[in-house]
Amino acid sequence: MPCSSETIGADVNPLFVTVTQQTVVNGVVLGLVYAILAAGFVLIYRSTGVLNFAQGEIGAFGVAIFTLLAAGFGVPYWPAFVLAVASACLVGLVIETTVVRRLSSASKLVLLIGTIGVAQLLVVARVSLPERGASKAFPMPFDLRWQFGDVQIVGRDVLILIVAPLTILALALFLTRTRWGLMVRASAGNPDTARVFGISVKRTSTIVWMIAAGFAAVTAILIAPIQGITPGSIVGSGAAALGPGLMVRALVVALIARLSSLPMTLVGGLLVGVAESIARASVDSRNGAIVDVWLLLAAIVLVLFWVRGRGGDNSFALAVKLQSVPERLRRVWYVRHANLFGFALLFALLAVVPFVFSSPGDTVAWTDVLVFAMMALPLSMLTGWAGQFTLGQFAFVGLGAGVMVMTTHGTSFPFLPNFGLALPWWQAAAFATAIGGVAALLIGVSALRVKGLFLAVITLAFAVASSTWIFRQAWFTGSEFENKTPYMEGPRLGGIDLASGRAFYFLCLATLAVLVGILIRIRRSGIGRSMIAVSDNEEMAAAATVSPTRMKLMAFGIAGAMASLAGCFFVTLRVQITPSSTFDPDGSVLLVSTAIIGGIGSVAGPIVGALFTRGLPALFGDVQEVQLLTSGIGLLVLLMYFPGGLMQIVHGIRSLVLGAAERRLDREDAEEVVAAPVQVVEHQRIAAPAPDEPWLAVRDLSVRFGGNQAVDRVSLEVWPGELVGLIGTNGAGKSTLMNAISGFVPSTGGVQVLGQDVSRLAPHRRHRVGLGRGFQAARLYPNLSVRETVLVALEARERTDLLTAVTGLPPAPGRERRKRTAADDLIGFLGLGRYADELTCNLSTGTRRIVELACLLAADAKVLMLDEPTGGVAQKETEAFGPLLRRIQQELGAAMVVIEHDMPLVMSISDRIYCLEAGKVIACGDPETIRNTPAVIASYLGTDERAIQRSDTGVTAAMTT
Ligand SMILES: Nc1ncnc2c1ncn2[C@@H]1O[C@H](COP(=O)(O)OP(=O)(O)OP(=O)(O)O)[C@@H](O)[C@H]1O
Repeated sequence: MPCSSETIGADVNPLFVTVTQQTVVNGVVLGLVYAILAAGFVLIYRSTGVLNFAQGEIGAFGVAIFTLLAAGFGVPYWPAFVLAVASACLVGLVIETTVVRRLSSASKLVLLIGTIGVAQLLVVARVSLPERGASKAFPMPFDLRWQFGDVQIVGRDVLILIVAPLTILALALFLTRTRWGLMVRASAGNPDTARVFGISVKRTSTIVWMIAAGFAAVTAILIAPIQGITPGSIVGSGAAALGPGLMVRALVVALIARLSSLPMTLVGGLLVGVAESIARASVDSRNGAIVDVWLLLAAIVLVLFWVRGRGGDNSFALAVKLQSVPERLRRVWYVRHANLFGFALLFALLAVVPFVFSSPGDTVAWTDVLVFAMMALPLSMLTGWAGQFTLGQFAFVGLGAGVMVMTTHGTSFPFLPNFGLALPWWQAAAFATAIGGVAALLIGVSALRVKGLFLAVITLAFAVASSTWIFRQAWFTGSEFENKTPYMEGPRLGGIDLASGRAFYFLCLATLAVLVGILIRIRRSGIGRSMIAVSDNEEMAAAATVSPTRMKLMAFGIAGAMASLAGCFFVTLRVQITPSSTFDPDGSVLLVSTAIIGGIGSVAGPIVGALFTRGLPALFGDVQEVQLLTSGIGLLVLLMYFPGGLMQIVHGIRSLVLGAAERRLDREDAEEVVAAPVQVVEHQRIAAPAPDEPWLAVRDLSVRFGGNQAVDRVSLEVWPGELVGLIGTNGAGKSTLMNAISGFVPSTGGVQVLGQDVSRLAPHRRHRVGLGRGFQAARLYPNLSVRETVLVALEARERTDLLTAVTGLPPAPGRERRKRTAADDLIGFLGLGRYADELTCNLSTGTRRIVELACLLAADAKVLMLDEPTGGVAQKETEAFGPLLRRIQQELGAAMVVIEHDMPLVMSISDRIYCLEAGKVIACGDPETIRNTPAVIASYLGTDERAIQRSDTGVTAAMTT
């Protein structure tokens, strides 16, 4: 815990909030500590977008140097302070130049795990420092004890009250008033633009790491006396310097500051510090850890209502960018069955393990490897596919374990009726799995608003609250007075005892195989594709009628359920556990590291990771070389060479195999041309309403961004079969209008699609009614192939459901077959055959635009909205787009709205045109009318004489063809 009850004047009062002056002063001191810690996180986050897990250890290293100098060598306080801070800055410099730079192009998640490796390296450095002055007290510059009425302030408080605000002020001044500070802010805000202006982003990153490291040392030296650290405990001791509890508090403060504002870290720190101090003084001291539960709730509330929509970059997603096996290569038998062979080999090896290593100790150790693999496995789906980063996975394991023990022993749970039933192992495991899934769903709700780092804060807060409070409750340990759970009985099947060594090993192996099978099925189905789509491009997925909410919650629920199931095996293997210490937050970090070492995002990855981190010690014993390899240092080196994890090696072999298969197929055969189908939209998903009403009707739609009225009371109509152009100068509000119609930005006014009012519907629901949407950047889903991208759009026609996708029961196989045929038809229709198995991130903009059109056809919408469909396309190709758009409109029998800057194109294809200026419609009519409207000429065409001429020639050309 960050503070002892002694720090806070604990007037115990279980019923009322206790606010004494001493409580407030203690809260302020505590709050300042949180604020400076949070400022360190904010600084690194702003410059590198990563949560620096090494922050605490850098600080601890600084404290160790400080105590060595001040207590060991008798250096006076302030010179020792300066030298310690300088040595921490040096550490920051080394970390930045050796680790951060090297991993800068890798995912932020890899960098985050890299900082964990650095932290462990620093522990080694710290414990190897000489133990001089170990028996002395922690050095202080002055020793005082002031009494103001009831309030007592001691030296360490005064030090914090003075130094902490000064440090934050100095940092704020540095960032706002100095040239270096400006450069740091510029490169943090937009590295590419900063580079254009000649700012060296690398150098500024080095400066930030050095400052943050110095900051960590200042913080740690200030808070060390509060934490009760002595020279003897910091040097030569490997104990964690910045516990997860303190980290969560600093992160909640960082949330209040929205991870950007330094003055707000000060305000946030004081808020959290004083609130915690008052809360602790007001509850029974034995129940003080409930503050961690309140922190979790505070973090959830902050994320839902304060930082919502921010931190939305997807840099924490870590899907393996692996090209899918080309469909035609599947004709080669060894390509078709490559995955099966791989897993068969892996499980065959695991099956012989208990016969090769047959001692009871070995069997337990290898069973542990399997259980560990089960725990890490779902992270490939949750983080790798769905892009949801979690630091709370181990808490769900703990939850499953606890529920398992309690249900097998018949203990009652809060809020549930007590049937006094002691369930058999199997039923209890099913119950625990369900509870884990439900709890994960609840935590996952906060994932609906945020991604990346903010989500990490919530899940870490959950992990801390679980280990400090939830796992200590009587309904978890069996009794108010016990920390340990009662003995756990193993499972029996029929008359067979499965609890014994080898039988239990095989039970775990079979369960792991089932979980692997489930994940493979999910990945190959519309569910897995949709998860990746939502993670890659949430708006486009919603436009493809996929519900981002459903996908995220599903990923959380499945991962939580699997973790809890693994918890049942964990506790059965251990027989008895102390949940609060066993399921600590560090375990979750270890699970993420394990999945990353193996290769997060591939199903086999976490198993390979578990074999590395747990299997190597089981194989070679806990010898020093293995310890080094599986520690943070080994992890760091491994990540530097294989940022995609150990599976990168397997993927390399896979490429060789695919290459061999490619050569084997005869060339003629390979370039076989598939005849394009005449019609690709066979059935009409949406029944068209009467032709005498507009299919899209927008009434008085307005969108405001702060003080900017981007769209101002716009009304427009699009009739059946009509193609309407939307033009206007840059920033006129065209894309915002389209986004408001799609439901991606909040707006006022009404939107009707096919006669139905959709103004209050979520984006994916609007698109289900019959809207289709193309986007300006045509980014698509970088981690999906062209075929998979079209398959996601085909979800609009037939939605995949989880149960049949996982079990493979009808109608799933037929549905998947139909979709694959439809996808192939669409790909052939648009001439995309060559790219079908290519990842969309490898395609040219023009080809991506065609893929987008394929998706529109797949979604089978009735009202199509395209935002600059020719943007980024070469002029020569642009000319082909007009007829193509018309063809697609006819194919779908749709109404169409097209934003276009290419005047000849828009004039030639549009039946009517709306012209926007400053968010308002300034003209509406057929192309001829628009071309002759003075307001349009002044606003748009009038800006460039050549544009007018091109527009004329374009229209003339269009009319003559
Ligand atoms: N998310 C946002 N937050 C704040 N302001 C925004 C946002 N999106 C757009 N704007 C502002 O709204 C106005 C309209 O922008 P919009 O992108 O809709 O114009 P546009 O007509 O599509 O321009 P372009 O042709 O360049 O794409 C601009 O002033 C823009 O800066």
